[in-house]
Amino acid sequence: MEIFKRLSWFFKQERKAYIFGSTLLLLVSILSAIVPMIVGNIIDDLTANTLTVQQLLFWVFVILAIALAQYVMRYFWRTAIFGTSAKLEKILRRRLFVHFTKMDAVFFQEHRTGDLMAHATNDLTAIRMVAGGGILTLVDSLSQGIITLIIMFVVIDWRLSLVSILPLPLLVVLVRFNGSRIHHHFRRAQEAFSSMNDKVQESIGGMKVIKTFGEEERDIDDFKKMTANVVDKNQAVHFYDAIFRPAIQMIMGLSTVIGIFYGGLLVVQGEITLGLLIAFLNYIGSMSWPMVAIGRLFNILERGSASYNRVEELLRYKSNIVEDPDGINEAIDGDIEFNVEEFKYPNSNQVVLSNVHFTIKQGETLGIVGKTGSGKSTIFKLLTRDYDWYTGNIEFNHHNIKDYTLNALLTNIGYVPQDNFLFSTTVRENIRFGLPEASQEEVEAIAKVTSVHEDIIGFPNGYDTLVGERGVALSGGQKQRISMARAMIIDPSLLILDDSLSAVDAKTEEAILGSIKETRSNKTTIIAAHRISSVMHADNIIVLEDGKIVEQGNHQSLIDNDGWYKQMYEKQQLALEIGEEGFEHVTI
Ligand SMILES: Nc1ncnc2c1ncn2[C@@H]1O[C@H](COP(=O)(O)OP(=O)(O)OP(=O)(O)O)[C@@H](O)[C@H]1O
Repeated sequence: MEIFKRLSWFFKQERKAYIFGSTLLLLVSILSAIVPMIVGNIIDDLTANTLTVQQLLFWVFVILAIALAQYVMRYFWRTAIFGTSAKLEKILRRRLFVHFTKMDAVFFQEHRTGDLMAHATNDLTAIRMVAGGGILTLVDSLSQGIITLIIMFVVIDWRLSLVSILPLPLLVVLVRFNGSRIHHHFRRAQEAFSSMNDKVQESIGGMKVIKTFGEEERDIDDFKKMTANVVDKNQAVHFYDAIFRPAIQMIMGLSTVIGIFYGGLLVVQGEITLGLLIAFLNYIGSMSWPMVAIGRLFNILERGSASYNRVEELLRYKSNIVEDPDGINEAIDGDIEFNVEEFKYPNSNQVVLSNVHFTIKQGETLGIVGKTGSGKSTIFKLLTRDYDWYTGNIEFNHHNIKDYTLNALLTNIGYVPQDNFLFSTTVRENIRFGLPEASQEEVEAIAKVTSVHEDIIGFPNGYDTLVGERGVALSGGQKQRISMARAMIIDPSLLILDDSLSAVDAKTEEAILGSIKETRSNKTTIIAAHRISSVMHADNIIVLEDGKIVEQGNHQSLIDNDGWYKQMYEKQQLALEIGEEGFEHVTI
């Protein structure tokens, strides 16, 4: 019942619909209680031989009218109660989604996608059931139960009623015994379902790898085990459900037997009429719904409450990235001062960046090279405030980046991530994602800058071609160039290319870098790459090794330095002369 209290904010907000629906439910219960009395009356009149055809027709008409009225009322209470409960699901789903969009990298690292999907589907459905089926069973079982008991005790015979309902408290014991078990197993079933969701997602995402390694059989086996686990866990829920429901029928049967025996004696002794006994047996029968409803209500509330706990727990999660609500909220242009003494990822002891200091004057280009895992992407994660807890200080236009609102900071940064995520929509919408009002001309102009326009017009539907999961398959290089166009269309003050040219050939790379230089005069660019040719024209280049800057300077000074940079440059030049294939083997 406590879940009703926790959802009271919603019931208050929607009280009109709930009052309307509950009133109709009450009226339906009253009408239902009238029918057995009518049947009892007809039987008494029949046994007394006093029933005329006219009277019979009248009663038949009354019963039909009751059925019709119930039909109409049932229609309205359903739309009032179930329709309103769907609103609760909508509100919570929106809250959850907005919350997800505000979460930091740690949140998504700690919560598996499958879990989050299960919360956004199963859990919200279970909560909606409280506001729909839960309210229905509560109001209906109470109104029908109380009305029926009143008629049985007051109108028919209190002694008969008291004896007949003696087995009913057993139901309460049964409900208490079963409830916690169902709750426990439901939780486990939910967890198993989440894991299975994760598995499906991972397998589909990694299908290519699975096939390349010929591991389909093992993957199918793993999946079979997980589905078997889901079935097992759900069977436990159904097992306790299955104990519960037939037990209700048995207890109700016991009440009916007592009613027939004791009621039969009372009829023989002339204490009640046969019609009243038949009406009474009808009422005992109609007590079964309130009892079943109690069991169902209990389950609905248990499940809803567990789900609400999980959803609230998610909603309580506070992003570690704290935004200053009064932060600077304006376009940012200016120098970048990056001074990080030390940074470790959460839950890790490895120092990933150590004494990384560099300055980028507005309009300059910084190149970052270094072996894989040397910390290049981490620098970008700090610049875009994925992580805040480092010792040191990062400034953009002479203000700490934490002094800006997240929106101001991020809308001034065009970031092309390493994994080139594209949305399942058209090429055009992907490119103008950050500037939805951009015209076709603007979209084409930026696609030309990133040398992808020619590719796009060669697609079956040009800029209207669908990409992503349901669209055409793009090459890695095409994805990279579309992602670059998406980042550049907003003309950001700072453009970050995180290994964004790795899948394009040397000639295209040169063309793209040339166009970027041309179109981005007075704007800052950072390019992280494995290929020296991607960064060699930068104003300043840093070489990272294990999170430390080991060399720094422009191309010529780094060549003069005769260190790792020069070695890599020469190796890559040599490979270029041999041909592109040889090149692959000497990228960093
Ligand atoms: N979320 C994370 N949690 C813990 N450690 C991480 C996380 N992300 C990266 N690391 C570690 O931080 C180090 C630097 O990683 P980073 O991605 O910055 O390297 P990189 O130079 O960009 O590599 P690459 O060239 O392969 O992209 C690596 O040792 C990596 O294992």
